[in-house]
Amino acid sequence: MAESPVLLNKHEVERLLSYDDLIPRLESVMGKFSKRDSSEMIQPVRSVVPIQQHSGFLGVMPAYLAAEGILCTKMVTFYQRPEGSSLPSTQATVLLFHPEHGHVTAIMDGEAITAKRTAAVSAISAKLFMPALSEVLCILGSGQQARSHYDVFTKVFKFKEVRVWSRRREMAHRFVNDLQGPVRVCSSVKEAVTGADVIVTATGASEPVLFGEWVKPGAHVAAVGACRPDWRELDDVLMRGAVVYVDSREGATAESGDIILSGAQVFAELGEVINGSFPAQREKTTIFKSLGMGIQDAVSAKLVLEKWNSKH
Ligand SMILES: NC(=O)C1=CN([C@@H]2O[C@H](COP(=O)(O)OP(=O)(O)OC[C@H]3O[C@@H](n4cnc5c(N)ncnc54)[C@H](O)[C@@H]3O)[C@@H](O)[C@H]2O)C=CC1
Ligand SMILES: O=C([O-])C1=[NH+]CCC1
Repeated sequence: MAESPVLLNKHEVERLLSYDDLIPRLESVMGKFSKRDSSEMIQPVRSVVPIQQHSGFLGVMPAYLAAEGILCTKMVTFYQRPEGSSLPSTQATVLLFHPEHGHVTAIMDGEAITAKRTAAVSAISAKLFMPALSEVLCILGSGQQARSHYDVFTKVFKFKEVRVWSRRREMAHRFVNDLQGPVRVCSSVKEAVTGADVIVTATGASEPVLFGEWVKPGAHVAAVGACRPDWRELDDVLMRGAVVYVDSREGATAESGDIILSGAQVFAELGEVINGSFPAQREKTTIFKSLGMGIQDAVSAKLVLEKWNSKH
C-alpha cells in the first residue's frame, strides 16, 4: 500500500522554499518548456471555472515533467476582494503524485508557492530585459504578489530607490511599514512610474492602471495581474509600443486581456530567450506578461518536498 502523503502547511512551504534554490530551477524548466518536446513535458493551458456571482475563478494547473519525475497539479482560486479584506485573494493547494504508480505523495499549501514562483519568474525577466543601469523600482499594488516581488527584487538587484503605489494610500503605508528597507509611497500611478526603470504591476485590476505615456522609454514592465481574457492592467499604447515577452504563448493568447484586447504581438517566450533562440531587447521598452504556469508550480513543489525529505 502507498504511504500516506506528506502534508505541508503554508508556514512550512515558505520556510523550505528559498529564492536561491528556486530561480535556477525556474530558468531551467522554462527553457525546456519553450522547446515544446512533449515526450519531456506536458502542460495544458490552465482550465478555468469562472465564479461570476462572487467575482472569482478556480484554475486547475496540471503538469508532467518526465525527466524530472514530477507529476503535479495546482488548484488555485482568485477572488477580487474588497480593499482591506481579511481573506487572501489568491489561495491554492498543490498535489504531487508518484509518476510511476499514480498515488499522491504530497499535499502542500500553494499560496506561498504561487507568491514566490511568480515573483522569481518576474525577477528572471528583469535580469534579462531591464536597462543595464536600473536604479528605480516601482511596484503597483500592495498585496501578496507585491510583497513577494519586493522581497525578490530587492534581494537579487540593487536599486537606489523603491516606490510603491496602491489604490488606497493607507494600504501602501501598511505595506511599507512591514518592510526593512526604505520605500517611497506615491499618491498616483503617474508619480510612481515616472522615470522608473523597472515597474511591477501586481494588482487585481480589470481596467488599465498603467499607461504608456508615463513609462520611460527602455523601461521593463513585469505585468503579473490581469489574468483573464477581459481584464487589463496595461493600456494599448504601452502594449503596442513595447516588445512583449510572455511565459507561454498558448496561455497568453487564451488568457491575457492585455494581449488579446490590445492586439499586441508576442515577440517571444521567456524560455525562448533563456534558450538563446530569441534575443533580449534590453535597449527597448519591454513587457513580460506573466500568467503563471503549472510547470513553475511543479518544480517549486518538488523542491519543497526534496528539502522536507532531506530533514526527515
Ligand atoms: N502571473 C501569475 O502567475 C499570478 C498572477 N496573479 C495575479 O496577480 C494579481 C495580484 O494578486 P495578489 O497579490 O494575490 O492579490 P492581492 O489581493 O493580495 O493584491 C491585489 C492588489 O491589487 C490592488 N487592486 C485590486 N483591484 C484594483 C484595481 N481595480 N485597481 C488598482 N489596484 C487594485 C489591491 O489594492 C491590492 O493592493 C492578481 O491579478 C492575480 O490574479 C496571482 C498569482 C499568480
Ligand atoms: O498562476 C497562478 O497560480 C495564477 N495566475 C493568476 C491567478 C493565479
